[in-house]
Amino acid sequence: MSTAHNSAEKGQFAKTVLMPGDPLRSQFIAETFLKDAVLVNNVRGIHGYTGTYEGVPVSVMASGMGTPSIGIYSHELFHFYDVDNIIRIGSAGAMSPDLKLMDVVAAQGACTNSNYVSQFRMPGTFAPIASFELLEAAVAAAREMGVRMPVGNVLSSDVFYDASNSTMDWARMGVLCAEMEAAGLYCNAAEAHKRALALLTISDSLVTGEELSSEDRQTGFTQMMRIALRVAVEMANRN
Ligand SMILES: O=P(O)(O)O[C@H]1O[C@H](CO)[C@@H](O)[C@H]1O
Ligand SMILES: O=c1cc[nH]c(=O)[nH]1
Repeated sequence: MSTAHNSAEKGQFAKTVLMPGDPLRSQFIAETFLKDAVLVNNVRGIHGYTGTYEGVPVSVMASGMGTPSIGIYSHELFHFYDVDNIIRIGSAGAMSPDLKLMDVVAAQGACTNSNYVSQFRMPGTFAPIASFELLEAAVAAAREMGVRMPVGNVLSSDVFYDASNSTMDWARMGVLCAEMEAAGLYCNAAEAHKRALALLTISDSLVTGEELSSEDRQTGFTQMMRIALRVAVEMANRN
């Protein structure tokens, strides 16, 4: 069984999939953290691997950039590959002056300017939120590791280059940072009755203009990766 976007057979993905936007971040995680990692999908160079971490099966596959892209991959993983948990491990631009480069944020909720949500035909505004189980496990893991991890609302924007220059408006409502996929992922998880969480590392600041290099974004986010891996182990141990 394969799809137009995924050449893996059913059963080749673990119950928990870590999902960075960047395929090279996916490869880095597989090579750095997973034992016996096998490439199970590389359609469009998206780099999906399954291996083990602390003896537990874990997969990692990239989402590409933006809601339409994570919408495809997460839909297929939830509906066609029996995946239960997707943990996005992404980068984000800080909108809060309290966030510094390399800080890790957990996206409890994801505001969006995307029209993706409209396909679900709710008679009002759907609030895309993280799975409480995954969020609670991530908070516990971060505490154990001594990592400060603010938890709150983020913005999933359809635009990286914002001609309306309005991204920072969301900061007035306490939105912590901007990225491009969490809301779409949370909607897909809700529709599939599965679990999702987005962990984000601050790669740049819309407040100060500072930014990390593309190399740092590929390989420098190890604290966030370790938190996500601990959540994967915790979820496997609960089953
Ligand atoms: O680093 P990733 O996971 O790709 O996440 C962020 O980086 C990309 C933009 O540079 C968007 O995908 C955004 O959400
Ligand atoms: O979507 C994103 C990702 C990183 N930094 C931003 O400013 N926006």
